[in-house]
Amino acid sequence: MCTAVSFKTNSHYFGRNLDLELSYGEKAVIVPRNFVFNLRKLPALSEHYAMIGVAAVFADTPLYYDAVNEYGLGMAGLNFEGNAVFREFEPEMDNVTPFEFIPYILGQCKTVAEAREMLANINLVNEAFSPELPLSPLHWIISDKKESIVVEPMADGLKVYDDPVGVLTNNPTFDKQLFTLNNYRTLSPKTPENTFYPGVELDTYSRGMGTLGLPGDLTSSSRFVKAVFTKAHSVCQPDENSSVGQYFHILGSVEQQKGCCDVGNGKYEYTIYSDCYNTDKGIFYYKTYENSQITALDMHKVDLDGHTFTSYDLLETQQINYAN
Ligand SMILES: C[C@H](CCC(=O)NCCS(=O)(=O)O)[C@H]1CC[C@H]2[C@@H]3[C@H](O)C[C@@H]4C[C@H](O)CC[C@]4(C)[C@H]3C[C@H](O)[C@]12C
Repeated sequence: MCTAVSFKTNSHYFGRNLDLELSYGEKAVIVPRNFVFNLRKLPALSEHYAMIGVAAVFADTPLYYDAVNEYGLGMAGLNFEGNAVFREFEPEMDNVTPFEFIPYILGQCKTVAEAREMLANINLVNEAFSPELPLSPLHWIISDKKESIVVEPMADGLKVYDDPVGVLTNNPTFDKQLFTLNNYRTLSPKTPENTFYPGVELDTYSRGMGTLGLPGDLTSSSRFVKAVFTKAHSVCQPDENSSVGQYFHILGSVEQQKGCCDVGNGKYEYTIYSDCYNTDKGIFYYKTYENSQITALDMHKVDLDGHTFTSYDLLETQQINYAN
């Protein structure tokens, strides 16, 4: 399970929890403008926008999970098992493999509006990176400071939804996720009036009674509702430290602790990393399951006109500040 969130204070923030039971050795990777992305079905992308994000690197190729480009466009891939369909090659269309999709969009689009135009001619083609790395059943959220969309590869083509809440998790399809929110329209951060039985004394024995019924389980539809509610009512100072801190608290509302989601063979799905991009500044912040300290990387500190990418291991050792 995974959760991605777009969030605004003085800056725009974008990121996700990556929930899984295994790691592909993912790293933080900065790709400069002149790194050549060789595409399987289209001419190579040899000049493009620079990007920073989390990727597994195989055969000298960054395979991005989530990233942001130098113009503040963000994109993340989340599991969409049982729904995602990648199609046969279509000669009339721009055939992009799923593992090329993030750099293809972020390399060429500055905004969601531009991405939407490009999507109109994209066919996500059913070609895997390698036999060892088969096709991943994903759907994607694409966000800028103005809006978010969700892209779902279905049997009858790519569906593009407006995402008015700026959140994505996993199944079911995005239209159903949005519909589920109807069931929670009475929830509130405020203590509710007794409309259940006016005149009968019903005690407000606890704070937070307006949130009674807000799901707390780990299913993707419950995480969707919880993350949307938490984001919608989030209050924080607009400066960078408060915003980044608050962003991680929003993701924290749906994080997965090891042990709670048994996927068999002694393995548990858990939040491997949480990240938060300041998309205006090109700064990538992250925490890992093992290391609660926030680490930051600024894409503008490397030569963005270079030809080779720079990768950084995610820091996974706990950093404890002993105060005495
Ligand atoms: C599984 C990851 C998404 C996490 C997620 O949504 N979990 C929810 C699981 S569930 O619904 O609750 O079952 C996705 C996100 C990005 C994916 C990776 C990226 O697409 C990059 C390559 C692509 C290759 O085709 C496969 C390996 C891979 C390295 C992918 C492995 C895996 O599918 C990743 C890591």
